[in-house]
Amino acid sequence: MIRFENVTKRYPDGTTAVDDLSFEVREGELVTLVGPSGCGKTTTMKMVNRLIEPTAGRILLDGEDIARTDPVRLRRGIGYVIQNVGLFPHKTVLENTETVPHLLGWTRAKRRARAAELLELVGLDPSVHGARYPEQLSGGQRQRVGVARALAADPPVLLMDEPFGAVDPVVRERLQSEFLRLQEQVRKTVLFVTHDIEEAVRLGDRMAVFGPGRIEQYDTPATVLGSPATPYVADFVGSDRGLKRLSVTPVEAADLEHPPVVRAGSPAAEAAALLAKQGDPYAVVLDDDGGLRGYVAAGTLTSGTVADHTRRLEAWVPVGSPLKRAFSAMLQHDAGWIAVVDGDRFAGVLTPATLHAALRRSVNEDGEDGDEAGAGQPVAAPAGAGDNRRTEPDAEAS
Ligand SMILES: Nc1ncnc2c1ncn2[C@@H]1O[C@H](COP(=O)(O)OP(=O)(O)OP(=O)(O)O)[C@@H](O)[C@H]1O
Repeated sequence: MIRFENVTKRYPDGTTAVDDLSFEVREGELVTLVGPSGCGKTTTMKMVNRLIEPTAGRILLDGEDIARTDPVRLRRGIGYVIQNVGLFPHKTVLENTETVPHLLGWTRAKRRARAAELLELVGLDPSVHGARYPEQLSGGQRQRVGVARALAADPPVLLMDEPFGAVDPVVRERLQSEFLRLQEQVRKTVLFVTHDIEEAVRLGDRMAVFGPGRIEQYDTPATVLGSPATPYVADFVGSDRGLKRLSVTPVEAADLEHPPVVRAGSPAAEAAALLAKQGDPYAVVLDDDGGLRGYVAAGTLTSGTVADHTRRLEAWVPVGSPLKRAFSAMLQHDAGWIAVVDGDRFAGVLTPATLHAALRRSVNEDGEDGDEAGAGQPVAAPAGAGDNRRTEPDAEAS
């Protein structure tokens, strides 16, 4: 979709900002350009919408050399979001969002409808925020308007230059989550510049790690974190990349443990006998239709049915969620294990020990020694890590 072929940019003062760069971004892919300040990320991005012209090489968009495309026409097919957004201060939120449809000559009714639709898509209520001016919005809301405006004419390509750089970390994380959700719906081809490695890992389908004027590594976040191609990349991604990997390694069925499972309607005594026989401290309780109901602890199953003693689960995660989500749910609920579901079905449980094993597996799959990748260090409290099925899932259980 976007293809850089031996692109070099030398500024008139002799600075080589980008040196013989070649890489390709596939359609519908979100690629993050990450690296320290001054290494050429913004220059690379601005050459795509011809705000900067390369000194040598060419850039193809859908197979066409952009040097042969009229810049104005080119830019109409490319949404552009920058830090601090650059909203027009004298225009309302709706008017700002309509900017490109307006340039394209859409009727007022059509542009209004589109702007309102987009504001909703980015989580703003057009009837509340639409008539406001940018200064009457929070920083996070302004960034959302920036994204809505960039998407207004439904361009196939989005360029985003540190779009969430100016907001505090909490808002930033929320904007990232919202943007990921949005991208699932709109599937744009996105080039996203950031100097924040966490952001690059979280958002990117692939990430291009920049050194001065060139790409040091271009691969999926999991591979970059697990197998940094050069000492420069290893240094840049940092020594805690084993932990960062948690965000990009999914929970898989093979990672799960399988504690005893009992039905809610079964006699409590039957479940107690099962737990005693197997020496397990708890069992997962399912409805008659297989849905996850909760858990029962051994020793509490005195009379009646399993349902009478079932405790609610505070949290569970779907198969395929990042390990980080499972880990933070464990920490949040002070739990020794977390249930994993596959659709409506209970799939098994993840414990700190299996989580660690999953992390190690993902590092090894990249053909790298687990210890060097940082995954050999404990990722969860080692206490009880080898014996987690003996740990209660939350404080309430003890
Ligand atoms: N107009 C210009 N004239 C001369 N040199 C420039 C110009 N614009 C950028 N540069 C230089 O080109 C190099 C790359 O700059 P660029 O803005 O692309 O880096 P970046 O990786 O996006 O940095 P940052 O993260 O700080 O935005 C830097 O050394 C910068 O000083």
